[in-house]
Amino acid sequence: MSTIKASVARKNRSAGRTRVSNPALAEPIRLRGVARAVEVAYDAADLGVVATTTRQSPETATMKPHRFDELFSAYISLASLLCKANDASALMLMLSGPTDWKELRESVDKLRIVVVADTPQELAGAEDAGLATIVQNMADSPVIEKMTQALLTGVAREILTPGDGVVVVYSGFEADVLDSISFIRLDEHLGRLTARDLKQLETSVPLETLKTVVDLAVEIGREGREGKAVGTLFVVGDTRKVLQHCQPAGYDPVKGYTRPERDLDDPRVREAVKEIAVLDGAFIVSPEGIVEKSAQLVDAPYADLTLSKGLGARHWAGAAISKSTNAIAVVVSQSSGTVRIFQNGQVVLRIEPLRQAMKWKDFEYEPPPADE
Ligand SMILES: Nc1ncnc2c1ncn2[C@@H]1O[C@H](COP(=O)(O)OP(=O)(O)OP(=O)(O)O)[C@@H](O)[C@H]1O
Repeated sequence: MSTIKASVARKNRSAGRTRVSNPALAEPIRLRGVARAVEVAYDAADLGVVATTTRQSPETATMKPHRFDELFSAYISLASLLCKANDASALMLMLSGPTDWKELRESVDKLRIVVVADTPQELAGAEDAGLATIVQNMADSPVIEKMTQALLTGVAREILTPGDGVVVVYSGFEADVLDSISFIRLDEHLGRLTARDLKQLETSVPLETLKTVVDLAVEIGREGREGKAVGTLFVVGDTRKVLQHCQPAGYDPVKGYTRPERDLDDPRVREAVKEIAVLDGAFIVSPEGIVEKSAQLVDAPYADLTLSKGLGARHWAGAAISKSTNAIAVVVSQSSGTVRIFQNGQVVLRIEPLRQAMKWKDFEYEPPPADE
């Protein structure tokens, strides 16, 4: 794999891998090669909650309603006990079909309940019963990826806050049967994702340098400077070649400083970078994390590049330099605070400004502007 541009689902997909959770752990234990998915079909009519027709649409054909029986109820009770014990504010259910939403709502006092499924049909009626819903079309993905994506979507849609503890009930062992419960601290989980996803970039830029720059970029996007939003561009790695595409945009504030005085490992240097970020131009960072130059105009060819709609000159410059060299470009958008990481001309990771919630995303592409 030369670049990472697909969703987490594609990267981590592993057929036949089944997982079972230990509620005491933040992340489920992974077991390889355990039981193949067993399909358990319930009679929807028994539930009294689903309107059935004799001819099912493709969406409803795969729907597996969850009977609100003793076992289901026991899992919900256990999960709400676990919420209480851990001060978790939300209970998330990964479902493969509808259940008795009203009964579910009434069986859990005060907790926020979030129900997650692959199609809107599977969650029909849930919102009317006061439940938050997340629909994600990830039927073929392993449950842990679905869960992670659901948590990220929950944060992005402000159903969950990054400081939340969340108890998740899901089918970890057998498909369509709720059999597993996990307790997840969102801030820890989302923080780990940054390191995990960066680790998967196949690049000559050391992970530590990349992580330092990305963390700094996220802080700049989130904090801005003196109440004002700040955008900037970091070009990391392949320094010699990158510098061939650079020219000063104006006065370079790092010029004349010693190497240790430009080392991003030093928190004082990172603070100085936040100040300089308000100026026009890019930071050129070596693989060792030294700021070689700042306030640089980056000029690389745009040919064969496509970018999401609405991204302007800074993002095009980042995309172009990452295509022409082996550098990674980290772009902070002034308008949104979003951090995009470019490799080989494409966005490989997007980090939203709300803490460290990040989202892999399929991007809408459009050709470069005609005058470039
Ligand atoms: N080639 C470049 N190299 C370095 N910096 C650039 C380059 N082009 C633009 N910039 C910087 O980006 C700033 C914003 O430009 P523009 O609004 O077109 O970018 P954008 O991609 O829409 O980013 P933002 O979301 O931050 O507005 C410019 O003021 C300039 O500082």
